[in-house]
Amino acid sequence: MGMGDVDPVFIQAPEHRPKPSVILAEGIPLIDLSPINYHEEDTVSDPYAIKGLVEEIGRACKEWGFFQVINHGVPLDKRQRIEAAARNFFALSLEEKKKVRRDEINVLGYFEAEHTKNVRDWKEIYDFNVQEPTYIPPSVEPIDKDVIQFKWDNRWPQNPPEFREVSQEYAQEVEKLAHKLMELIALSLGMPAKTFRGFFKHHTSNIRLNHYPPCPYPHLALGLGRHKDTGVLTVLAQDDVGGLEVKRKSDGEWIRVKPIPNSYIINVGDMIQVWSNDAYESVEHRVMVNSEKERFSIPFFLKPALYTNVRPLDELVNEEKPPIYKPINWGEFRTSRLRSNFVKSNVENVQIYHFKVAK
Ligand SMILES: O=C(O)CCC(=O)C(=O)O
Ligand SMILES: [Fe+2]
Repeated sequence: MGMGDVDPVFIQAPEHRPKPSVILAEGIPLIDLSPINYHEEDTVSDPYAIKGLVEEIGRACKEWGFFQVINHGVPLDKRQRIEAAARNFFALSLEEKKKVRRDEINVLGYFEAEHTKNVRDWKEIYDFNVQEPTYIPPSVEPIDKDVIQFKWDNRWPQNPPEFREVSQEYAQEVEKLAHKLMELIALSLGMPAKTFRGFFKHHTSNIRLNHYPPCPYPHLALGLGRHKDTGVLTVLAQDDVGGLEVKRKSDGEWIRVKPIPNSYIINVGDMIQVWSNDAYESVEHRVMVNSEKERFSIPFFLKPALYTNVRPLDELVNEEKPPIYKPINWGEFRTSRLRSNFVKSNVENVQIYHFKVAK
């Protein structure tokens, strides 16, 4: 196949192709986290400022499911180091990268053939888990024997040599930010700040390095097809190229997320939707590619322990608002989603609405 020839595996159905005109207008909310990232010498932060912040977060989660944060407390040099390592790793030969390629048993490492909703994405990725070793088993009960028992061992590449260290150092910092955000989210739902903390003792959070090379037919393919994040919360670093689009809840339009230097894009995942009994919804998003510039992004996906049964929180349900979802075992949910990521298949992968309580 010659350069520029259209490979049908990447082609989106017409209704899912990117539109030539991009709506930049009113973007996702921009939130300043200074009130919680006060300096060490201040003994208490201003409770009034926190109250305003909590309200802002609640509104953003409800209206958009997405927001950007600045003054977030993640040191810029740590971010720059992992960004450089990602760039150097993806610049290696395919042969070299395939030495750490994921397979159907160990799902971590490099992968260049990811499908989203059965269409191939124009990207290559590298995944690692933040907690090592990752706590297994997924359930205290014996689970479905057909379910493949995945291994969760990080596959660190030899090159670039600093890759492992910078990745792990960065992970520590974004993880802290993710927990601070979960406290603000808990407060915004009217619950104690530490409400969610217990679900993450043996967490299965991971970081993904995304590389979207230039694409000769950006009007037909997507870097990443429309999807919702399955985990709890995503903390995403994007570079200055742009391409992420969020489906606006008010009218279903795709809205481009403007790159802001040293900011993070935060979005609610499926598990917050379940815990909050649909108060906060996990929103669809996708990535456009372009024919000139490559793009890099680094999401951190906060995920609970595999044995967690996620169900609407007691504080958020009552007689008028009964639980919308049956309990979802995170280990089983995750496992069945992972399996579907490998292959083009004709069945839809598991979604949280499959767990809805019949009306
Ligand atoms: O590259 C991006 O901006 C978004 C990536 C994303 O949505 C994902 O990896 O789930
Ligand atoms: Fe995503």
